[in-house]
Amino acid sequence: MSAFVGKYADELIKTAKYIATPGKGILAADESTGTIGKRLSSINVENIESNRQALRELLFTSGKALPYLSGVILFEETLYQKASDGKPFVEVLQENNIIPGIKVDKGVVELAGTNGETTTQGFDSLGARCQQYYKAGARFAKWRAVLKIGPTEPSELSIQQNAQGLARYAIICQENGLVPIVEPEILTDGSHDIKKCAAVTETVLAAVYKALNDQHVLLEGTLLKPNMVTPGSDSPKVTPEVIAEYTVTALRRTVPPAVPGIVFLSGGQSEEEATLNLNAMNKLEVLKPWTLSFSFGRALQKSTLKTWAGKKENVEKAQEVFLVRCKGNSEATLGKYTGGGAGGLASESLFEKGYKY
Ligand SMILES: O=P(O)(O)OC[C@H]1O[C@](O)(COP(=O)(O)O)[C@@H](O)[C@@H]1O
Repeated sequence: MSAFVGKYADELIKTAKYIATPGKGILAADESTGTIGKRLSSINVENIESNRQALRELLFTSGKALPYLSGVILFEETLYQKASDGKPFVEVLQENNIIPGIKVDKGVVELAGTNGETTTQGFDSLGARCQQYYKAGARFAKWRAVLKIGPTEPSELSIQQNAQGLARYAIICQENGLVPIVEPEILTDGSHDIKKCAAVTETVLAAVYKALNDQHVLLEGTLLKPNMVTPGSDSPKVTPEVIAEYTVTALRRTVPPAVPGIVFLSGGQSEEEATLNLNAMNKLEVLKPWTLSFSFGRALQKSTLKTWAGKKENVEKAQEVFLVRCKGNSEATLGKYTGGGAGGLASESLFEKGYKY
């Protein structure tokens, strides 16, 4: 048997296909409590539940921005939260044809004997948690594996452990009705050139798809969330066209056409950079058997967060800023983004060296 065909197979395929609809993408609003704390402290807002709820409400009730989204990834706390009118966030999203998703990993721990490489935790009662999340309305999940580029990194151990982990997570999700987003993030830290990033990305993705096949994962019911192929953060920048060329080449060499969509992470790029890079990829005239879209966290929220600054009176203005990013990224999925909607805020780099999520 190659792919596992459980009772959810048709639904998984339909869900993944819908999320990958051209013109739409994913808002990654699944920051764990620690990560959202860092985002909130950047605007001097305390990391308490009411403030986390207020930020998420601002995003999920951004009326005009919502048609550009097909999915939103939530943290467990948010999955069970309500808008201030009492309506569960899950319903708010569903009413706008947005599929709720859920982060199911529990962060990373160091792999002993490596130079700071990591593996992702979260297998304890994962199947049972997926069942509960499905009941609560989630239809897809996310698990983030993190790899880094160094003189001897990523090590074979890290590549194998993370590929196996992603594959095991993916099949558990599928057995319980959730479309797994497979996220092997290769960090941009380092002084390597774009060719090195391309080579590592290809090696990692090849290992991930071998592991997914070994675990009988139904690729049609999955999505990939990769890094874009870029030079290291300490190397000179290159144009979006060059990034597009290298990224699409790496993906064409490793990601089977059965995968309906590839939704990039933004990984510390500025909002404008991330949108321009996505746009350049969609403009490339080569065969792309999957849709190329976004699953941005920071690159969708940064200028919105700054504009909001934790104040009720800024909510409307912040939602307008969010609309600009969502619309721009939607256009980028069609290769039709002309740029410029960014203003000053959206061009600020979001990269932090050695950033710990
Ligand atoms: O450390 P955490 O809380 O898991 O968060 C990692 C974040 O990285 C992402 O996977 C990608 O986000 P970016 O687009 O900001 O790189 C988000 O989905 C998630 O919120």
